[in-house]
Amino acid sequence: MIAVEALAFQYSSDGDELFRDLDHAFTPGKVTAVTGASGRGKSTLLYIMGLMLRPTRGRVLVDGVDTTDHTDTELSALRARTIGFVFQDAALDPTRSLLDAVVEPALYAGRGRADAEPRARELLAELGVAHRIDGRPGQISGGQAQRVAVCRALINDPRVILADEPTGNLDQDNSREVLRMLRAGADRAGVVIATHDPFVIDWADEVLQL
Ligand SMILES: Nc1ncnc2c1ncn2[C@@H]1O[C@H](COP(=O)(O)OP(=O)(O)OP(=O)(O)O)[C@@H](O)[C@H]1O
Repeated sequence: MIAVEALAFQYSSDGDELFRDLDHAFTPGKVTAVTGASGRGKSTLLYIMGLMLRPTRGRVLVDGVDTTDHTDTELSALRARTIGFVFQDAALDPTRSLLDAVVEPALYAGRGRADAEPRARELLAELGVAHRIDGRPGQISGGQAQRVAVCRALINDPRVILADEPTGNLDQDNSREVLRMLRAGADRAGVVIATHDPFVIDWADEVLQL
């Protein structure tokens, strides 16, 4: 799982410093809600934990390994192997099929398409969108797209699942379904959700307030 130590981040040298010496060890098998007022850095923390941004100060440990001196290539490889990321508003590529969207992270992790496709079909079937598997994200609802984004994050059985406002624009039924899938993911992984949603904060096992 991921731990952050003495973490601080600035987007630019004259910008505000976010976090200021944040220390936190996230718990495997648990769902942690990261919350706090708008602009406090919830999304930024997820990007740092997802190894997409490097901290300005402090360090990120993945399963006890300090990532500070990793090259960008090493960070990408570690991310592909260990982390599933659900971007805000699903952020699916509108030009690619749903099946391709779910298979893609497996290819980044060095798996073959033939290896990943059966699991991708299984995940999509669970969602009830299997009949649209060759369709594009524009042909399904926003709620279904968000659930496809969760399938994408689960395809490699990651050790860590990071989800940025996954219930942000969803109605109650879709929110419940997304949370059910993330909770199932927490069987084997730690799940960290950046959120304002009081229902999610209440439902999480742990809360980190920024
Ligand atoms: N790419 C960027 N360049 C410069 N500043 C940025 C960038 N992305 C975010 N910021 C700023 O960094 C701060 C933290 O942003 P972030 O999106 O992480 O906050 P948040 O807590 O997730 O907010 P929200 O709840 O509104 O989504 C904000 O002040 C934001 O304007």
